[in-house]
Amino acid sequence: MAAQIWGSEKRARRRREISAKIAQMPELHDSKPLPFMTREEKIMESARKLTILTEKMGQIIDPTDPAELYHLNNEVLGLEGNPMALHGVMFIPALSAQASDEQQAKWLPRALRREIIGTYAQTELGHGTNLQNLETTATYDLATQEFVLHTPQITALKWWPGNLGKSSNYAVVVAHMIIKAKNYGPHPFMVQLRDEKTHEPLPGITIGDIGPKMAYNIVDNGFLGFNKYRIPRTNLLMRHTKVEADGTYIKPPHAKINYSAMVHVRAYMLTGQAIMLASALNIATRYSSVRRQGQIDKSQPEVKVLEYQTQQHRLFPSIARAYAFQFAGAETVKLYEHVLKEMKSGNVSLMADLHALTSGLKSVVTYQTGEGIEQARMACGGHGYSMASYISEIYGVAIGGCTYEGENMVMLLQLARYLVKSAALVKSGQSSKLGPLVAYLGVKSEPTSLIDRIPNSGFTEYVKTFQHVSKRQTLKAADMFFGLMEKGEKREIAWNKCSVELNRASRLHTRLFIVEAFVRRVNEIADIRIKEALTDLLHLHVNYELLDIASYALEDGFLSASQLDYIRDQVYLYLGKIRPNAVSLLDSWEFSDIELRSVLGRRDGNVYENLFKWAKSSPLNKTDVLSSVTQYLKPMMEKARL
Ligand SMILES: CCCCCCCC/C=C\CCCCCCCCC/C=C/C(=O)SCCNC(=O)CCNC(=O)[C@H](O)C(C)(C)COP(=O)(O)OP(=O)(O)OC[C@H]1O[C@@H](n2cnc3c(N)ncnc32)[C@H](O)[C@@H]1OP(=O)(O)O
Ligand SMILES: Cc1cc2nc3c(=O)[nH]c(=O)nc-3n(C[C@H](O)[C@H](O)[C@H](O)COP(=O)(O)OP(=O)(O)OC[C@H]3O[C@@H](n4cnc5c(N)ncnc54)[C@H](O)[C@@H]3O)c2cc1C
Repeated sequence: MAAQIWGSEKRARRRREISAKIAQMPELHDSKPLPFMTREEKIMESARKLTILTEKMGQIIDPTDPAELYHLNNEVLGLEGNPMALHGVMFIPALSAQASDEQQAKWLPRALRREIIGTYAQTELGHGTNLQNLETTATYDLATQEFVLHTPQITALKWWPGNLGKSSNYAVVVAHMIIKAKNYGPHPFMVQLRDEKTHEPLPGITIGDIGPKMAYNIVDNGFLGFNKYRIPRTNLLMRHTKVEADGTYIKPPHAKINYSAMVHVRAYMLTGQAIMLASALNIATRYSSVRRQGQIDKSQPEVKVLEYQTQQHRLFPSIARAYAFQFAGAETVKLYEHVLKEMKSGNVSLMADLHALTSGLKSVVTYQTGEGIEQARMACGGHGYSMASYISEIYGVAIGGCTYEGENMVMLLQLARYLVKSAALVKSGQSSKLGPLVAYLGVKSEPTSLIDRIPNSGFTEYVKTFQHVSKRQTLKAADMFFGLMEKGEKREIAWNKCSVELNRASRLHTRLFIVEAFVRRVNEIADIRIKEALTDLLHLHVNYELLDIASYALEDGFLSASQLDYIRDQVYLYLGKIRPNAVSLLDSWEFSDIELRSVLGRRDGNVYENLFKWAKSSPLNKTDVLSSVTQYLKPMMEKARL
C-alpha cells in the first residue's frame, strides 16, 4: 500500500531508509516539543537543523529528487515551516521557469548551493488577489539602463511573502513594469534585499516580519518597501519577456506565463494537503482504536471509540479523500511537469487547461482537507484540543492553503471561466472542440441514473452520475450568465450575479476529476489484496461524495429517493467493511513518530503514559508555585481573606 501511496516500491523503500537514517541522527531531532517553544526558539531550532541538513543532506537523500527533499523536510523541519521554505517552493521554481539561460547560470547555482536565500514577493498590503492593481512599480530609466523599484504608498508594501521578513537576502519581486510612461503590467524581477556579508537591509529597502499568525509561525512572512531602489535592466526575468537596452518591450508567448510559480505551488500543494490530512487522521484513528468510552452492548466491556458508527462516519470518508487527493495530486504534478517542459520550448497551448484544473483542485482539496482535519481533532475529544495531539497545528498550516496561492473563491471563479467557455462550445454545437477534461460536457446523458440497477458495473454508473450533475450545473450556471447578458446586463455584473452558481459548477467539476483519478488508479492496481482494500475505500468515496451533492441529482430526477436510500446504505456497508483496515490504511502512509510530532498518535499506542510524561515536561511544571501566583494571585487571595 505504501508503494501505491508514494508512487512506487522504490519511493516507499527510500522513505523508510530516510526515516531510519534520521532516527539515528539526534542532532536532527526537535530538542524539545515544538508546542513548548516560543516563536523565537522555534525559528532558532529550525535554523539549527537546517544548517546541519545543508551539511549532511547528501548522506541522507538524493538532493536532486524533490520527493526525497520534501520527505526530509517533513521529518526534520516539520510543517510549521523553516527559514528557507519559500526558497525551495517558489524562489527556485520561479527562477527555473522565468529566468533566461544566462540569468539561470548566474543565479541558480548560487541558490542551489544556498549561498543566497530567496523568496517570492508578490502580494501587497492592499492587494493579493487582483494582480492588475498591485502598486509597486519598476520604472525603466533609459539613461542608466536600470529599473527603479518604488513603493508609492503604504498599501503598496509587499506583505505576506514567506521568509521575506528576516531570512531572505534576495527575492523575485513582482512589480508593474513602466517603460516610457507605458504600464506593461506585473512582471518578475530578481532583487537583492540585504547585504550578502552583514545581512543588513540595503539602502532604499524597508523590511521586517509581519508578526505571529494562526500557524506556520517558523516562517517569517514579511513586509518590504522600496524607496526608488535601483536594479540593473538585466534583473527582469527574461526567459519569456524581454526589455532591450533602448526600452523596446518584447512580449511573452502567453499573457500569463509569468504566473508559473503560482501554478507550480498549486500543483504541488495537493499531495502536501493529502499528507496533512492523512497525518491528522492517522493520529485520530490510532487514538480511536485505543480510547475506550461507553458500551454498545451494555453486557459487554467499554468499546474502542472507533467501533461507533458516528466515529467511523467522521473519519473514514476523509481517509478515502486523503487517498483520492494523493492520487489526483500525483496526476496533476505529472501534467504540470509536462506543461512546464512544453512551455520552456515555447508551446503554451496547455497552460489554460492546467490553470483551470489546478485552480479547482487547490480550492476543493484545501477546503475538504481543512474539514477532515478539524473532524479528526474533534474525534479525539478533549485530548484533540491539546497541543499534545498536534492536530490543531496541522489544521492551522493546512487551512492556510485555502488562502495562499489564490483565495479559494477566486480560484474557483477562474475554473468557472473555463467551464463557461466550454459550455458555449456545447451550446454552439462545437463539442468536438472540447478539451479532454471537459469532453463529458458534450456527451448526452441518460435520463436517470442506473446506479442501483447494474450490479458489477464497476464505478461507471457513479462516474456518469457525477458527470451528469457537473454538466447540468455548468450548463445551468452558464445559461444564467448568458441570459443576464442577453437582457442587457454588463458582462462583469452578470458574472458577479451568477458567481455562487458558477462556483458550484467548479466544485462539482473538480469533485468529478478527483473521483475519476481515484477510479483510474484503482483500475491500474495489479496486487489483488491492495486492489480489494482500495476498492472498498473507493466505494465509500463515491457513495459518500454522491450523498453530499445529492440535491443536484434529485433536482431533475436523475436520482430517485430510493436510489438515495441505496447510496446511504452503501455508505454504512462500507464503513463497516473498512473498520478492520482503518488503522492500517493510515499506517501505510508510514509517517514516523518524529514526523507526526504527536504525543496522542504515536505508533506505540501508549497514549496515557505518553500524555502524562508530556504534561509533566511542560515548562509550567518546572516549579510548583509560579511567579504569577506569588506576585498577583497569592496577594489577591490574602487580601480577600483579611
Ligand atoms: C525543502 C524544499 C522542498 C521542495 C520540494 C518541493 C515539493 C513541494 C511540495 C509541496 C508544497 C507544499 C506547499 C506549502 C508551501 C506553502 C508556501 C505558501 C506560499 C504562498 C505563496 C503565495 O501565496 S504567492 C502569491 C499567490 N497569489 C495569487 O495566487 C494571486 C491570485 N490571483 C491570480 O492568480 C490572478 O490575479 C487571477 C488569476 C485571479 C487574475 O489574474 P489577472 O491577470 O487579473 O487576469 P485577467 O486579466 O482577469 O485574465 C484572466 C485570464 O487569464 C487566465 N489566467 C490567469 N492565470 C493564468 C495562469 N496561471 N495560466 C494560464 N492562464 C491564466 C485566465 O484563465 C483568464 O483567461 P480567459 O478566461 O480570459 O481566457
Ligand atoms: C500562509 C500564507 C503564506 C503566504 N505566502 C505568500 C508568499 O510567499 N508570497 C506572496 O506574494 N504572497 C503570499 N501570501 C499571500 C496570499 O497569496 C494572498 O493572501 C492570497 O492570494 C489572497 O489574497 P488577499 O489576501 O488579497 O485576499 P483578498 O483578495 O482581499 O480576499 C478577501 C475576500 O475577498 C474575496 N474576493 C477577492 N477578490 C474577489 C473576486 N474577484 N471575486 C470574488 N471574491 C473576491 C475573496 O474570496 C475573500 O473572501 C501568503 C498568504 C498566507 C496566508
